[in-house]
This record gives sequence, C-alpha cells and structure tokens, in this order.
Amino acid sequence: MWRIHGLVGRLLTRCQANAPLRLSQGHHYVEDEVLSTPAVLSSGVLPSDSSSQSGGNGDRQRRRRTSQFCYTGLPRYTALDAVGWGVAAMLLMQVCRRIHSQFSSVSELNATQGPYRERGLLQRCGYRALLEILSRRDVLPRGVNVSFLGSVQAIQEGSSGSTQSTEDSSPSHMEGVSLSNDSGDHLSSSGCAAKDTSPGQNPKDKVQEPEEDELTDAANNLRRIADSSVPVILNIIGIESAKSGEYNAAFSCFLASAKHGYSKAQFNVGVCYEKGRGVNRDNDKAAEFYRQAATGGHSQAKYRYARCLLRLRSQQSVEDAHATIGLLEGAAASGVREAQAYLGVLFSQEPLRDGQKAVHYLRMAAENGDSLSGLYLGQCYEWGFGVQQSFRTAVELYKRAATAGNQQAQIILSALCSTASRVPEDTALRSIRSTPCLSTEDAVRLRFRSTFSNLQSGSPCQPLPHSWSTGSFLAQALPSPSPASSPRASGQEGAPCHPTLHLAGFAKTSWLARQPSISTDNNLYFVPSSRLLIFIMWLLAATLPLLAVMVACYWGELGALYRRLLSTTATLSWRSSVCVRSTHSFVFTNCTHGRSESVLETFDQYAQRHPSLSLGPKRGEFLDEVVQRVAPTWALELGTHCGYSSVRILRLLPAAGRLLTVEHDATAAEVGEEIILVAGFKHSQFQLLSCPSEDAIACLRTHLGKGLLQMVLMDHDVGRYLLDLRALEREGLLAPGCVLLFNDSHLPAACALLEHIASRPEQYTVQPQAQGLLEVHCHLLAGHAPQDQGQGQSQLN
Ligand SMILES: C[S@@+](CC[C@H](N)C(=O)[O-])C[C@H]1O[C@@H](n2cnc3c(N)ncnc32)[C@H](O)[C@@H]1O
Repeated sequence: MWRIHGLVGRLLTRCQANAPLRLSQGHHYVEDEVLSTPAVLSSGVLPSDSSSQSGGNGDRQRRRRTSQFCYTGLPRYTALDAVGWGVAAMLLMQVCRRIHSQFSSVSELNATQGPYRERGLLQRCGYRALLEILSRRDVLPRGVNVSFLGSVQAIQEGSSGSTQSTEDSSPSHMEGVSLSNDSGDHLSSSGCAAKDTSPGQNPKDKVQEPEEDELTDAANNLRRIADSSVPVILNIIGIESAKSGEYNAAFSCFLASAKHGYSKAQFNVGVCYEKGRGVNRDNDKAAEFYRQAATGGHSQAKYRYARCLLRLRSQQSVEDAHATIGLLEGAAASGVREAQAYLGVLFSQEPLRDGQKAVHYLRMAAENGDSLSGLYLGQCYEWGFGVQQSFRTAVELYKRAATAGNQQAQIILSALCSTASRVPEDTALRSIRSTPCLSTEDAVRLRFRSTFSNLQSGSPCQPLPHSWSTGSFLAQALPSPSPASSPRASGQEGAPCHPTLHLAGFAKTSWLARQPSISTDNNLYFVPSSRLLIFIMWLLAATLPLLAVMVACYWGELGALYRRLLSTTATLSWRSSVCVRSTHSFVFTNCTHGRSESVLETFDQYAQRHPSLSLGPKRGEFLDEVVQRVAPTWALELGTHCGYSSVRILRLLPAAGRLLTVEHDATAAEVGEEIILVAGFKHSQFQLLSCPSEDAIACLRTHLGKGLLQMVLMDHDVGRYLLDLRALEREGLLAPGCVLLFNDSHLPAACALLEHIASRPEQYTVQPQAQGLLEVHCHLLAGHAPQDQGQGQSQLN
C-alpha cells in the first residue's frame, strides 16, 4: 500500500512537473523534456520517427520533434493520468471499504490488528475524509473533537515538515508524509528523479535517513489518531444514526465506541438501554454503562446513574444513600441542571431537609434556566424556608418563572393582578396567602415513603438542551414526553424531572384553590389519574352508541327487567311489617269472622286499593282448581304471609286433608295464623311453622310421620325454589303424582329451577302455565314406594 501510494504521489509530481508542456511553452524546452523522458515511455512512440530522420535541417527536425511530441505527448500523459487516477480510485475504494467495515461491524473493529502501516493509512484516510465531511456539516457543535484531530495533525506536520516544503498547507499533508517514503524508493528504482537531483548526487542517500525516523513518528502518530479517533467518530456516527432513526446502528456504534472507554459513548449506551433504543430495555445494564461513564467523569452520567440507583434499590442503606447524594452533588457541581433541581427538592424534604442547601441548589437550577426551580425558590422566599422570608423577592421570582413560561407561576401572578392594582405586589401576595399561615415547619411536608422513594418513580425526564453538546443523542433519539407529563407542557423548556416539592400551605392558598387542575405536585402524581379519566371518557363515548343499539334492540326486555326490579324492590319493602299489619288490620276488621269466603273477599278488596302480596283472585282460582283436582291429604305451603292462599287451600281440602304452611317472618306468621283462625279453621287442619323454609323441610318428616306431600305451593322466595325442591327430593317427602305449584316462576331467579325440572323428564312433567302459576307433576321417585296417604294424620292432633 505504501508503494502504491508512493507511485501515486510520484505520478502526481510528474504530472505537475509536465504541466507546462501542455501549455506549449517552447519547442526547445519541449525537446529537452522529451529527450529526458524515460525510454520506456518514449520507446513505443519514437522509433519510426527517428528512423525517418535521415538528414534535413535542424528546423525541420525541431518541427518534426514538436509535431512528434504533439502527437505522442497526449497519449503518454493520458496513460500516466489513467494509471494515477486508477490507483487513486483503488485507494479510495480501500478507504471506503475500511470505513464501512469499521462502522458496520463491531467485531471487525477489534479485529483490525493488521500491519500498523496499513491500518494507520486506512484509518487516517477515512478519518480525514470523515473529519472534513463532519466539519463541513457542523456535526460537532463545539468542534472539540475536530480540534483534537487538528492537534494530531499539527503533530504530524511538525514531524513531516522537513520533507513537505510546498504541499503541507493543504489538508492532504498527512498523505504526503507517507507518500514521500515510497516515492523515494520508487523513483530510485525507476531512475526518474532527474529533475530534482543534481548529477553525482544520490537522492536516496540524501532523503532516506531522516525519513525513517519521521515515518516512524508518523506511524506512531497515526496509531494514536486511530486509537483515539475511532471511539469519537463512532460516537458521532451513532448520534447521526440515531438522528435518522436508525437505532440499531446507533447502538452498535455507541457500544463499539464505549468498549474503547469513551465516556460519552458509554453514556449513550446507557441511554439506549434505559430507553430501549436499538436494544431491549435493561435498567441494570443502563446503570452499569452510566456508572462507567460517570467513572470517566461524565456529569450527565453521574446524575443518571444516581437516578438508576434510586430506582433499582428501593431500600438503600445510609451509605448507599450518601453515595448517591454524592453523585448528584458532583453532577450538580458540574452544572447538570437536573441534578441541581433534584437536590434542591431533595433537601426540602425529610430525611435530608436542609433549608439552606435546598435554596442553594434551587437557586443554582433556577439560574441555570429551570423555571420550576425558580418557582420553588419563590415558594421558599414566600414561606421563609431556608431564607429570610421576603414576599417582594418571592414575587420577583414568580415573575421570572412566569416569564420563562412556568404556568404555575403565571397563575400565581394572575391571582396577584386583581389586588396588585390597588396595593403593592408583595402586599398583595401577603394578602392572598392562606390564613392562618403555616409555620415553616409545616410548610415543607415530607413526601418520602422510604429513603428518596419519590425519586424512584421512573419519571420521564426531559433531556437537557446541552445534552447534545456533551455528545449525547438523548435530545434527538428520545421521543418527547407526553404533553401532559412534560415540563414543556407547563412551558418549562428543557426543565429537568423534579421530585415533589410539596408545600402543604399551597393546598389552601386561594389561587390554587381556584385552579384545582394545577398541582404543585410532580406531574407524575396527577397525570395517571387524568389519563385514567380520559380513558374512561373515551370508553363511555365509545360504548354510548353500543348502549343505544342495545336499548333499541332489547327495549321490551329491558322494560320488563326494570319493572321486575321495581317489583322485587317493592316486594322486599312491602313484605315489611307495615304491609302485613295493614293487610291484617283491614281483613280482620272488614271480614265476617268464621266465613272463609268473606275473608278471601276482604283480601281482594284490600288488594284492589293497596299493594298486596297475596296470591290474588285469578291465581287463587287456579289454585282452587288444583286443590280440588289433587285433593291432597298433605299439602305444603311455603310463604304464608297474611294467610290468603292458606285459607284458599284449607277451604277446599278433603276432610282428612292437612296443611303445613311455613313463614319465616314472625309478624307475618302471627297475623297469618290469626287470619286462618278467623276464617274458621282449626289447628287440627293446619300448622304454621314459623321458620325459614329449609328448616321447615328439614323437620317435615316429624310432622308428616310416614305421610308424603301430595301438593306443594311455593310462594315465598323465588331464589330458594330449587334449593327447597331438592331438599324435598332429598328428604323423600314428595308423593308420586305430587303437584308442585310455583308462583312467579317467570322471574330470572327461577331459571335454575326450570332447568332442573326440564332436565329430568322422567321425574317431572311440566303443565301448561296458567295465571302465572307453574304446575309441575312429580312422578314416582326412585326408592320411594307410595305411602299411605292417611298415615300422618295423627301427627297434627
Ligand atoms: C308473596 S308472600 C306469600 C303470599 C301468600 N302466599 C298469600 O297468598 O297471601 C311471601 C311470603 O313468604 C315469606 N318468605 C320468604 N322467604 C321465605 C323463606 N325462605 N322461608 C319462609 N318464608 C319465606 C315472606 O315473609 C312472605 O311473607
């Protein structure tokens, strides 16, 4: 490569040296130049011409030579040009290939362990090209890295200056250093140094000795350039890639650069891991790279490493906590605004509360352009926390924060405006403070759940404007936080993430009371709730049309459901003692005692004017028909209430028939029993069991003896129908052919009962429903032989 480069240099030198020939300066000069050209170049062109020169005068010869030159010169130099440009093109391709392999493969980066000359040459060429491009495009804002490379160039200029007397003013002087070596060898071998050397002198002897040392120095310099420039340029390319959204390439570049120990790249790798850019999110690795960068003195990395520590270790030891604070303080001292703001708030709260330190850091952050810190500083002045209380200064600070775009400060100032027209602003501020004023002790309220726990919220952090200048791609690579959570939303351009500065008094101050949507808390505290609210609103908005469609489609069913709900509610309430008492009172007063028909008629009269739970005349007639048809010896009624259906059954029972009626409500049981007695029936014909139906069924056997139920009326709690039916089945109390009547079986609560019956066709037969009473016939139960229907009669006496 060095030889090729030397050849190119020599060719270029020759081209430059021959340039005047093309301008036809003079024939003599041309002739001399032609004669002095190497034989190899002239031999292929001149023989035929020389053979033809058998005499003639000198003018003719000169003209012929001139014409010969004009004829032969163009092809000769075109050939040289072609060779030179071809070699240059090869070199350029090599450089491009090298650069490509450097930047596209991390592994290849570490594999460039070839001969240092080749490596140095390629890297040097690549870096120079990149350097020029990047400088021209102002990729490096501060030009720090450019000047670094420039200094390396200067070193090289010094080392190679002795041999580069005329060409080193151009940016290509580094190439001249290497070219000079090979060109010397090449020239000597080709014997073409006639123009630059005087007769009797050996140019190789003259130049070779000092060039060896210079070349060694140059090579060392190039190695230094390579070692130090690779991570810088990789980091720059990573940033460029991130800017164009190529995060995978960006991460590869950052990682490759970070492996060289370049702290800015380490920081950027940390950002990639933290934000999941070009690599899977990994907070542990992010912390590790931040740590490396912080160790290398990267200020932003110190701040971010401290945040990682706070986030990763929920319960820090005191030592860890102090180490973390130390990191934050180091970053703050380096001018990292986020760290200053963090510390300002951190020292305003327990367990680190220190008013003076809080004010110190808040002031630093405010002067560093953080308007929210300016607002907090104003609060400190307002409340006299860490400083002498001064409303005037507080107003001044609020004004500054408002001017910087802080909305909270603007709200405070707008509240001042109304009174400030009449009194000075500081007086106005004093007047609108909440009364009674909180003491300083109360003003700053502890918000930490554990040590620094509110810093562990993983809040989205606004990148600093200067992060770009520190070589960070944060500002370019990361999406802006949501408007609601972003400090930008409150007009705080580039504001850092704040932990909560919670001044309890602000919850009571009048201006904030008028602006409930604005919180002095960290945005993170109210953003989730507002997001939830927005989500719920969207959900409602999205489901409204669906609801409308459902209402339209199921209007009838919904109406029925609504009525049933009302009815159930009414039932529950009407089953209270008020309903029972009023019913009993009316019937007892208005009926003819001893006459069951009069009792029933009085019930009906009452039901015509009042809500009633009685079965009613229509269903009652159906019940009558069933009782007459079945003529049960043993009938069971669940739900006595005031005794209406009991009287209906009793009056139609056969002479040997008995009724067991169950009522769990004591009042209803009392008045129901009285009405039955008023209707003229005796306890030998009926028995009222005042207990829940399940208890009654459990002890029915003792009442029935060996008898079985031929008829059951369920008119108590629809939800218990199935349970009680199964209990009757279990107890084996249903006689073959027993008729079961279920009131209100159309209610949804009876679904399970209906399924149960429908799924046992061998056991039950459902009769056409009449008057809302479901009639089901029970067949012979397995294991239960028909019983003597008169066996249980003695039990009631
Ligand atoms: C609709 S009323 C009965 C009406 C009665 N059949 C009539 O025609 O006058 C229902 C009665 O059943 C009672 N009841 C509800 N659940 C009960 C249960 N699990 N056990 C016993 N009685 C119950 C209530 O207290 C209420 O008095």
